[in-house]
Amino acid sequence: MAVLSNIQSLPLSTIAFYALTIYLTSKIATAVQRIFFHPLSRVPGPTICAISRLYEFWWDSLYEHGRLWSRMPKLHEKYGPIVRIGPNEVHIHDLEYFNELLSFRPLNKWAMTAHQFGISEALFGTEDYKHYTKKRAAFGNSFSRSSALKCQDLLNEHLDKACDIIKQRNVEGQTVDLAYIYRGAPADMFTELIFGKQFNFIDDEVSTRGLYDRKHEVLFGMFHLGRHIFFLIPLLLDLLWQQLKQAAGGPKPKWSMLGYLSWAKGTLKELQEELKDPSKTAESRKIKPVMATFMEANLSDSDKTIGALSQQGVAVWSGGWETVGTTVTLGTYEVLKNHKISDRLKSELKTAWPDIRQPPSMEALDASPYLTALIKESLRFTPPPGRLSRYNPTEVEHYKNYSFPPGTVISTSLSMVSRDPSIWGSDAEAFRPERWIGKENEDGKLDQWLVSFSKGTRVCPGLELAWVELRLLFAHIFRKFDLSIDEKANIGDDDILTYRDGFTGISKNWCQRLPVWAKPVSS
Ligand code: HEM
Repeated sequence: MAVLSNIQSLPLSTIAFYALTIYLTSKIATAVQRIFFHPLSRVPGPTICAISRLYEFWWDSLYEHGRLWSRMPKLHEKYGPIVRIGPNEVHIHDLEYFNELLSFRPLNKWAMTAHQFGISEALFGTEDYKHYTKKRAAFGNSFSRSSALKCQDLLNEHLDKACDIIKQRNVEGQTVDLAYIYRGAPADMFTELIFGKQFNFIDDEVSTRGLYDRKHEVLFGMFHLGRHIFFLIPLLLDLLWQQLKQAAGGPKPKWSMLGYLSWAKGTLKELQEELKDPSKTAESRKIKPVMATFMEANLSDSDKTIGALSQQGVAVWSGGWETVGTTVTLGTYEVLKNHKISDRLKSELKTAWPDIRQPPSMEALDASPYLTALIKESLRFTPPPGRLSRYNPTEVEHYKNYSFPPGTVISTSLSMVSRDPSIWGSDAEAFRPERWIGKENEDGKLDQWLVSFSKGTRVCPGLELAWVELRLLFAHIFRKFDLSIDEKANIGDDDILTYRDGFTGISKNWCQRLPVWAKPVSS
């Protein structure tokens, strides 16, 4: 009491001075502890990384958005295979250890990416290994190879509709942006697959583009800021920015991501009701909605609230089209830049799919080596660029002569493996589908390093579906049309290649664009 009354009698400026001194001293003490006495003290890296996460904040949010990933190779060049990139985080680029970290081990995920998107209830955001395994099992065999094959008809239907739009543009003497077609058709297919209803993205180009155009991030860098402060703050700033833009006369999409989220919530409520009355279920449906399978699984009530379910559904939905859209847009751009690739692909597709009035045969597409090589090379160029992070919650982890106490975050990058010259040779940066065929890939020695879907326990659950989508998207577009990039649109690498990390790759100009002239082939 006496101390308190003494403090109260001090002038405000003196109290502020003492408070600041105590604060700074504690910060300095923490910094000294982290640099000299922390279990990661011996790990090389920039000193600023040992003290704080300001380095990441600078490269991902302040200097330019989503660029830390491009610094990682430079840091490894300077410091070696292991670098301390945060007070409690190391990044390791070592192929042997890569396979050990991303194997079938009970490690937790450090789900920073999930927090930044505000989807910590979704599979993607579930940190704890046991909880994750249970949630993943709740999807049953929704994403198995046989289920993926069952989605063919659904995707062919949506792609036929997309092809009609392309034909119509040709009749009107207009170009069409394939980046939008490659998102719109899969997004429609996934809406039906996951929620059991149609949404018709493909009919509205402006609004569909709004889903993957990240230009609005320029000012507030929403996603990366969300890693450092409560994610809703950047989200709200972002909404404010969008409103201001629209008030200033910017385009007004008919719906937005938030609009879709609330639609998804409503649809899930209907689905929940429907499941209570089995006589109604799946009556008029071609395919059982994935979220119906998930709702029927044996999970805790907290995993089945409408909030948790809609995070779950929308996360899988966006995982299903955005990633694939990015990959196939990049692949198409590379094909259209190189006649040799384009001619070889088209001639192979003509053999695999002789009559375009009939749907393509997946067996024949599976057995098309050049198409497969093109997809692998496109995937190699489009892994999620940022780091994947794991931690062992209970045991010490070891790397060479380093030991990391439980809870230490250990990260690695698919993008570094995908361009490592020790695997891909001196032309690792060149887009060359031929590398996947013949001697260079003897005994699948390159296949083992196709890691765009990650590996091990948390390997992308949509891998099989992604392959079906990629084959069909390339097949429909290259078999049915003669294409050339619209020269007037000045499309370049900055519109297509991964430059920023937004979990999926984002181009330097924020939104992938690929306007083409598309002339339908007669047979
Ligand atoms: C080109 C296509 C795709 C690529 C490159 C890709 C890549 C990835 C990667 C790297 C991860 C993170 C895995 C990890 O943390 O280790 C992931 C997770 C995930 N992907 Fe995909 N993916 C693709 C397509 C799909 C599709 C079609 C679906 C739809 C079913 C999907 C659904 C998911 C889900 C739900 C997760 C979260 C799983 C988790 O956190 O463990 N992805 N994906």
